[in-house]
Amino acid sequence: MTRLRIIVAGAGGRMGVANIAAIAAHDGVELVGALDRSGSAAIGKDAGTLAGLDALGVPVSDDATALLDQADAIIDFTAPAASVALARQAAAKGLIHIIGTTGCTEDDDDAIADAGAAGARIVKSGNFSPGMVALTVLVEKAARALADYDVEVLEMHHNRKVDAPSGTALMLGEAAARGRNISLKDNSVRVRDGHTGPREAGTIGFATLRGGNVIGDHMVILAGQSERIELNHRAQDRTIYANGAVKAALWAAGQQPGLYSMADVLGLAD
Ligand SMILES: NC(=O)C1=CN([C@@H]2O[C@H](COP(=O)(O)OP(=O)(O)OC[C@H]3O[C@@H](n4cnc5c(N)ncnc54)[C@H](OP(=O)(O)O)[C@@H]3O)[C@@H](O)[C@H]2O)C=CC1
Ligand SMILES: O=C(O)C1=N[C@H](C(=O)O)C[C@H](O)C1
Repeated sequence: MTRLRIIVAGAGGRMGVANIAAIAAHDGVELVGALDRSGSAAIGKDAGTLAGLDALGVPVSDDATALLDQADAIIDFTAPAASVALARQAAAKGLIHIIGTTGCTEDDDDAIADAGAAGARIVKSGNFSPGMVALTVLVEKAARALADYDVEVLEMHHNRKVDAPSGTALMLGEAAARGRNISLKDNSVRVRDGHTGPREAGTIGFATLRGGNVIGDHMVILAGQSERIELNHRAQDRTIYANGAVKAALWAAGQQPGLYSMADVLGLAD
């Protein structure tokens, strides 16, 4: 059977090494290239060694154009500008592009959708853990059933994380907003400080904590009169995201060009 040829972008990063290890551990896929930013300390190192495995004979490079010609798919957990640039290259070459990068602006997301329309098969998700995607389904249902409860989304991550709220917190907020038939953009409260006045009914609040090496904790609270429901997810290992990304790449191989979510991959989309 032909194996899906995958390039890992951001190979020297926390998720990069997890993605390299997940590809090495899966049947049906092979690592054919590893990319990182020009000037990164990872350039020239063997991808397997970086991931704590035996050497794979795949040196980390900063030359995306040369590597993409030998690949079917890119697994990309990097930074918004890098993901937009790679999406455009994936569209030009008809590649699968799995995007885990968070912190994208609306313009970034529009550019990524355009790349899907122009020939890339993109799966983008703020969280590739199947457990988290299942949680978004529960949050949507709970927000619909408890229509007058206050919804708050709380997240905690390690002290190296650069974007807030997390991509996952925003996914959970979107799920609650879908349950209420409202737009998250028009109803979210991302920051509270000073004399805020009472909580405005119907809004979806966010709280962000950062510290230590926390991989990713998320809680959605639905607070009513005399009771509070707390829906929790705690990531214990980045393998959950990396395995999800490999699963998404294999799934995308059977799809038409376009922009898909992890809910599509798992058959949980509406
Ligand atoms: N969707 C999901 O399931 C998950 C998403 N994430 C997201 O993935 C992203 C990466 O997270 P994490 O691995 O912790 O971060 P890291 O900072 O550890 O890794 C990011 C990597 O991308 C590299 N990079 C930056 N710019 C470029 C570029 N232009 N071209 C190629 N590589 C580049 C960085 O290089 P350098 O260090 O040299 O700058 C680094 O190696 C974040 O947006 C995070 O929120 C994380 C976990 C799960
Ligand atoms: O940066 C991280 O680490 C993570 N980022 C994603 C996010 O922003 O939600 C996913 C996960 O929570 C870890």
